[in-house]
Amino acid sequence: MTEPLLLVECLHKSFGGLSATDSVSLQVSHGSIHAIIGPNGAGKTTLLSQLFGQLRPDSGRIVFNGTDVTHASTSARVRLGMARSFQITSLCLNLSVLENVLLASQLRRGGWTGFWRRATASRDAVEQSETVLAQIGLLERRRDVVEQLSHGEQRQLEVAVALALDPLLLLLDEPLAGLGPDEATKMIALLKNLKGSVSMLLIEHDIEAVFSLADGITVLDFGRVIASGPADEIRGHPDVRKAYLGHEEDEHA
Ligand SMILES: Nc1ncnc2c1ncn2[C@@H]1O[C@H](COP(=O)(O)OP(=O)(O)OP(=O)(O)O)[C@@H](O)[C@H]1O
Repeated sequence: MTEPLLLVECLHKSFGGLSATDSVSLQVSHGSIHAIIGPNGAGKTTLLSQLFGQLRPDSGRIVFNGTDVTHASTSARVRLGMARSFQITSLCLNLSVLENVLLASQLRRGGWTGFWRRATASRDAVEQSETVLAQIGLLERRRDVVEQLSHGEQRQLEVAVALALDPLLLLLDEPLAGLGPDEATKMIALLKNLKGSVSMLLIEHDIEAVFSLADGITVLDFGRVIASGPADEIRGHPDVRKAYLGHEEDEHA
């Protein structure tokens, strides 16, 4: 059997007496989109932060692309091919669209040293950044200062910045949060477009978007996995229908 890109086993994290992540196990296969859903406070963000090395699990194991990263730093995980796009804007608003992507691209190429001297002059870095901007639909805006972009375009740029790290796995924290219907539709199309070139693990509250995007879904409640599997299976799961889709099981009997 092919090894999954991400393997999470029995991950546990408590805050005082509260189990925010309670024995969570899941797998993300190469080339797939996997979604984590669940009500507010279910432990989705806590899980993502442990996967990216920003929070240390109390116990359990995280294996990424064959390497045990349970105790690895965030920067080590980035070097191994993980990137995270944040729900809260983390862009340099007074730099151009291209400069924001170049910053990330430069990190991938060996750190910050000499960025201002070399990165803007490096043809490779500019070409790679422009390819990413084209993928994400922002090439036309590359010279604009970020604060001139709409909220939806800024969210697209956050994804582009994460992609500039050339990840194997992109962790997305509520990619549709705060987007209007048109912007959300655009973001869903962009993420679908990326499928195949990068694997994704996303947290998202918009259930219909999740079902249209995800191959696999893990449902959390009070830190525990209540269901996990292919999207079609999860859509039909009685607990999920009841809790998230507003259907009682017998309504459709
Ligand atoms: N640093 C912390 N200290 C104490 N408790 C925390 C901390 N971070 C999260 N929690 C608690 O852990 C639980 C899970 O929180 P988490 O933010 O992971 O949930 P979530 O599913 O991402 O929620 P939401 O959908 O509202 O973002 C919540 O009860 C939260 O209050």
